[in-house]
Amino acid sequence: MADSTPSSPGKSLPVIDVSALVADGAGREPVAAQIGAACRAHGFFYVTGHGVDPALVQRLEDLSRRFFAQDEPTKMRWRMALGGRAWRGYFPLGGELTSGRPDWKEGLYLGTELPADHPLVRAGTPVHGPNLFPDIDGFRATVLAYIDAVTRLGHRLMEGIALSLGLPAAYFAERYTADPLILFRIFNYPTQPVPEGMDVHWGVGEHTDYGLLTILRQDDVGGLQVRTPGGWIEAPPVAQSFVCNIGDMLDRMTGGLYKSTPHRVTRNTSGRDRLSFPLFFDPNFEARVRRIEGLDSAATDDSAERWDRANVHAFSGRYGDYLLAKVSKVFPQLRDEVL
Ligand SMILES: O=C(O)CCC(=O)C(=O)O
Ligand SMILES: [Fe+2]
Repeated sequence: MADSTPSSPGKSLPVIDVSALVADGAGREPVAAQIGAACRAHGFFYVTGHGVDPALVQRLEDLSRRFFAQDEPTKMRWRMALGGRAWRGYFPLGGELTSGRPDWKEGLYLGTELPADHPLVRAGTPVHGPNLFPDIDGFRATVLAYIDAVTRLGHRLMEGIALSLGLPAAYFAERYTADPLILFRIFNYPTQPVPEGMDVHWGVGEHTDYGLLTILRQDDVGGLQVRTPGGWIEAPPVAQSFVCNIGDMLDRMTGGLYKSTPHRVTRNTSGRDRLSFPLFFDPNFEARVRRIEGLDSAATDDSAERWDRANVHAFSGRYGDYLLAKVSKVFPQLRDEVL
């Protein structure tokens, strides 16, 4: 297949030092300009100088390795079926589909921790609720501290994105993300081979993300690839960084000026398991997503080129409805139980 080999070894994604943006003072504009250029060119960029404590990230990685090292019956004690509408818990290898095919990964679905008596949870709002934390010492506190730290970074990055579009820094916070929907996943891409006869091609098949901004930590194994107009390129590990990419809602809001760029993860044959930690910084579940006025963009229907053949510009409604329509394709068995 012509498109399955990453080309253009000389091409790489930009690495942006966002410390001035995180400090929230002078010097934000040049950082915002770099983010804007990256969003227009690739929809993907790395951030350094992000202020997230490296010791926290290391702790999360160590605890995650301990979780996945357990046998499957043990991990299934936290299976997603037990998370109900909150959509939380463990899914085993091959348990998640992209474009109808199983991905070669296992993972833990997490998100903002809401108690069972929170009004949104009592009202049965999907993807809101308590997490299913494995009973490993420190796991819960570490995950919650990590979600908190990376969510704070998400707010700063969205301010940078707003400035890069010529909007007030608080544009997104005022309309969509004062109370963002935060979903967080921990994935393990095992190095073990796929059994004979299974229809598995990728760690994660080609897709775009659904919301505003994905902030991803990956370990040092590699395998993430990004589709550019010139072909697929690698997004290799960069020490102490996060990989950021734009989701469908920012594509929708900007009329395609900032594209939600397709990406995928190759099957892991490195000899070591690969861990990745995507945090999805998304509009509030109830937010109605609208086009930003005054941008120089055409909102062209690009559904023919998209992995899901969908026209994001035709979407109108609550972000939650967009998300649920997507998620139910990824976990068909849960859709039947939960929705
Ligand atoms: O594991 C990765 O590097 C990417 C995961 C991803 O694309 C996703 O969860 O949306
Ligand atoms: Fe993704």
